[in-house]
Amino acid sequence: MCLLRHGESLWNRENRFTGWVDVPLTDKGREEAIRAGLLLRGYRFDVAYTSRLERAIETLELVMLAMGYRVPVIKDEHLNERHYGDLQGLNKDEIAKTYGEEQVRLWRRSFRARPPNGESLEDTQRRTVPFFKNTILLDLVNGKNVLVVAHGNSLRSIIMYLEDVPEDKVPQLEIPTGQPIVYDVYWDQEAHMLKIRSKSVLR
Ligand SMILES: O=C(O)[C@H](O)COP(=O)(O)O
Repeated sequence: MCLLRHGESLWNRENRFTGWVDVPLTDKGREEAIRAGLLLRGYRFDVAYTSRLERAIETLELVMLAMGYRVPVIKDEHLNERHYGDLQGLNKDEIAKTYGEEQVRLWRRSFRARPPNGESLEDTQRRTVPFFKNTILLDLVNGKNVLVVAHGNSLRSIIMYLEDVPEDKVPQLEIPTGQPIVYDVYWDQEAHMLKIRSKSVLR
């Protein structure tokens, strides 16, 4: 299984909160996506999941182009980025000047802080993990190799579940754009859970 955050988007470059706003990739983001696909050439995927947002969908398209083959694609809004509510569109440094660095850090990196009218990471996880369990996990259990292209916070919430990351360690969990995170996983019949044999970040 591979988890991949989309390439740089326009608002990543402009340092603006993005969330559910559907902004495109930059040229650098497209290059990152192609590079990720080239790094993944030695793997064979059976199915790919992505969000309903253009930056993830385009990243996946470029990855498949660079890998040299297509797989069936499932797009689902459960994998969308965390909804950043009233912060969406605003510059992250400007917001820090208004609300203070600490408040912005909590909104961005804590598990429970909820940006005004938006989702906390916990809220995001309440939609991503059940989706993961109902779809992706079933594919994995059935022996399929799965590629998931999504977003910084939707992937953080899934990785937290997968790797059993405790709440106080979540702020340190950073997911860079365009770097495939490859897991060798297996289903532990006795423990009735997905286990990780190895993890590597392709750069
Ligand atoms: O929605 C966003 O702004 C980005 O995808 C992630 O932002 P963050 O690093 O501020 O959580």
